[in-house]
Amino acid sequence: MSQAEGPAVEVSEEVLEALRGASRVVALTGAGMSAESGVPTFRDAQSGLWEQFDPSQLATPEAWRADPPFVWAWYAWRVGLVRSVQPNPGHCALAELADLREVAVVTQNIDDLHERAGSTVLAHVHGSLLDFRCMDCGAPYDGEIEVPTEPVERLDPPTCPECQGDIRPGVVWFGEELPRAAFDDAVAALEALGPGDVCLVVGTSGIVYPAAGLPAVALSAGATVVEVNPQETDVSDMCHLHVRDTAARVLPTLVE
Ligand SMILES: CC(C)NC(=O)[C@H](Cc1c[nH]c2ccccc12)NC(=O)[C@H](CCCC/N=C(/NCCC(=O)O)S[C@H]1O[C@H](COP(=O)(O)OP(=O)(O)OC[C@H]2O[C@@H](n3cnc4c(N)ncnc43)[C@H](O)[C@@H]2O)[C@@H](O)[C@H]1O)NC(=O)OCc1ccccc1
Repeated sequence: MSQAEGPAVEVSEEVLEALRGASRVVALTGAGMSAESGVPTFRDAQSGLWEQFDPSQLATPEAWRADPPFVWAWYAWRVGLVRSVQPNPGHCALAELADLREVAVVTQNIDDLHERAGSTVLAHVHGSLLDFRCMDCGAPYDGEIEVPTEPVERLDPPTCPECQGDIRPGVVWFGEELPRAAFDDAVAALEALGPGDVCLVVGTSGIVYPAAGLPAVALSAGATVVEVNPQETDVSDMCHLHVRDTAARVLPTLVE
């Protein structure tokens, strides 16, 4: 695995030892995991999406009902952005780690970069940007979608061939319930961890619930919880060990 750009990556012997001894690893990933691929996070100063866009106007069922073309345009732009980027060395490292240990990836991310890096994702707890369904009858939609290269104000969502309803992105909006099966699978994988196993908490601010409660499940299961994040977060105190550096720089050093 290529050496990361910039200053040497400092990963403590404790963290390396914890990974070496682990038979099972659950990786909980957030927007920071895809940041070095060029997918903006939500809350990072300046570059975060919620710095530029108002989540209540874009990521809620109410926003959709009020103005579907306005919301669809934003998600179609994000589809274009995700299609234009590549997995980073962090995504690739997690895929490689799965050849050495039992690794389950649980992600809040709606992109497909883990899968494109070769990982089998156990749960997309906030849905997927590349899954579409009818807002009215719920029928899955796999037709072509128009993808703007630049953010556009409005774009008509496709029409459902079954009921002529509007097609919506398969993501979980604020105020919407998480996909039950995915969330249950995530909790079950964390509860199955034990002493000697590891939960990696990578690139999440730990602000959005119920996903932000997942590290606590690993903690009470007795696993070693390791945070990989350049910043302190709302879940840092649920983690035993912290690596204050980026996903693409740190995760490759854990593959041994
Ligand atoms: C804002 C927050 C307070 N609000 C919530 O949590 C709400 C309300 C709520 C529920 N329970 C609560 C309890 C307390 C308080 C509030 C609530 N939760 C909900 O609404 C959830 C739904 C939440 C899901 C919303 N959808 C998203 N995304 C999809 C859409 C879209 O993407 O457009 S959430 C969105 O933000 C989430 C969190 O963001 P992060 O991934 O953590 O990213 P962030 O930018 O915040 O942080 C990035 C981090 O990475 C670090 N970083 C940066 N670069 C790097 C790098 N290179 N390497 C490593 N790390 C890096 C940074 O330092 C930073 O720490 C992501 O998951 C992302 O998916 N639904 C629900 O509760 O439904 C109920 C219900 C129950 C039954 C029946 C009906 C209803």
